[in-house]
Amino acid sequence: MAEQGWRVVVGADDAGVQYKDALKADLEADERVAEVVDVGVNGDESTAYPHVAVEAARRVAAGDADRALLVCGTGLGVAISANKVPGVRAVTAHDSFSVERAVLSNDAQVLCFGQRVVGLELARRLAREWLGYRFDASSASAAKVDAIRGYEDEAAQLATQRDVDLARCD
Ligand SMILES: O=C(CO)[C@H](O)COP(=O)(O)O
Repeated sequence: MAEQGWRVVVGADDAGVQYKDALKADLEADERVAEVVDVGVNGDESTAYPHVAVEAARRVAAGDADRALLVCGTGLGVAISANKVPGVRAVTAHDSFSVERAVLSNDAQVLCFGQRVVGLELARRLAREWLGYRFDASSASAAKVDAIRGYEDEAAQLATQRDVDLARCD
């Protein structure tokens, strides 16, 4: 968390917009939150969930936000999409223990909810709890998160090598 409080991005598709708006209002009223940025959708807009999720995740990866809270119908599509952004760890969690471990075990910066899966009051409670957790880089979980980063680096290196090999073939 930044000294001044969490900087949080919120986003949703049309199946999650009501929850996103309610959670955004909660975040804006929370003294632990310094900034809330809404990447949509708003009103009757209908942008497919991958675009919203990747936009939010890129802001986290770039360091423009600490965390993102994303909502779609199930919470699954936004998580899958956000996880395509290097450096981002996104999870779908609809229970208190998973929300806690998403931060303390996995150092996940992105939490995803399904508006068609979880009740609004539970989602609001889970989002409040989420703000109370901070990953401990000196914990035993840190080496495991580093292992995730290692596989991500390996995949990036393989992709670079493949591009080099393809360029040689041209
Ligand atoms: O839940 C969703 C994706 O995981 C999304 O809100 C709806 O997707 P659809 O079932 O493909 O319309």
